[in-house]
Amino acid sequence: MFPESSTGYSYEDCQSTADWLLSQTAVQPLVGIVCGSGMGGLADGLKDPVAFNYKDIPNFPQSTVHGHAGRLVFGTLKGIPCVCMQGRFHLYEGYAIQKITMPMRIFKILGVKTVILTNAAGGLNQDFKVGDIMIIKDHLNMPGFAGNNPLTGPNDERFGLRFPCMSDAYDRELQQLALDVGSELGFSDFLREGVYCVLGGPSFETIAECRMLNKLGADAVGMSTVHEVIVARHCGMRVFALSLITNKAVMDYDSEEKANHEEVLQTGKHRAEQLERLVSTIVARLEHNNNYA
Ligand SMILES: O=P(O)(O)O[C@@H]1C[C@H](O)[C@@H](CO)O1
Ligand code: HPA
Repeated sequence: MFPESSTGYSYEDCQSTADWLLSQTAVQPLVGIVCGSGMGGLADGLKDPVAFNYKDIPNFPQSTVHGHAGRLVFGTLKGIPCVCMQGRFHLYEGYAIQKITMPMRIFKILGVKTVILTNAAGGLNQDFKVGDIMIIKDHLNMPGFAGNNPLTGPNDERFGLRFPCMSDAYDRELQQLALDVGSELGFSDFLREGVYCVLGGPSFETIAECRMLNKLGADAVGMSTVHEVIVARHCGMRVFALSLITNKAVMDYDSEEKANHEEVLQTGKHRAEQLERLVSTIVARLEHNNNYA
């Protein structure tokens, strides 16, 4: 059941995209950041930015979702060279799973060591509130259960092993660093840890689905990140990921609440400043410990 070659990119395709980018900017990024829905402001914090519209980058897919600008921004965050995706790709946009994850391989070839991913997610854990930031400690890959995994197809050993381990997908030292930084910044009241579950979207979940996912151990549900994490880990980058709980998943038939994308973007705006401080302080600490970057 291997995909046709048109669904993915070869090592040489990724190399030529990375070479093109490196020929246009002097920044050699050590950290790659992916902005979730409504969190594109993370990229605005980069100093001396050099930005490329996705449409101008050879081989790059295009962003089609409101709240995902579709720009790749290079620059420095607290002195650390970074590259930031202001907009990511989702399965529901109709791209093959190998395409939506291709930027992780570009990051790797560019020299990125640590990837920081953010997303908007619905809170399943009843203790979570809208506006909480959840440090992802593990995931449930629902499309993966159905055979839709970004590593499906021939394996190129130049990227990584045929059967990569995922029990250490989310770097534990970076999770601890985030907790420490969050506490120093006074964010402990809204900083949580939990398991993120990815679904294909674009429809939001039914009540029965939310109840089921919560029983299975998921604390938050969304439509991204996990595929990128798998590809980033496959090629040996360290991964740290955060969910912003933008809405409470509806778990009760008496509830009047309805999940909607506008609420997701609104919550992103409310927490934007704290999210940016958390991420930039984590990045700054990577500098002080070469194990992190
Ligand atoms: O890119 P993320 O995962 O932050 O986007 C979430 C999932 C859907 O794309 C959208 C739903 O509002 O936000
Ligand atoms: N479900 C799925 N994806 C989401 C949600 C949600 O409730 N909120 C933000 N992204």
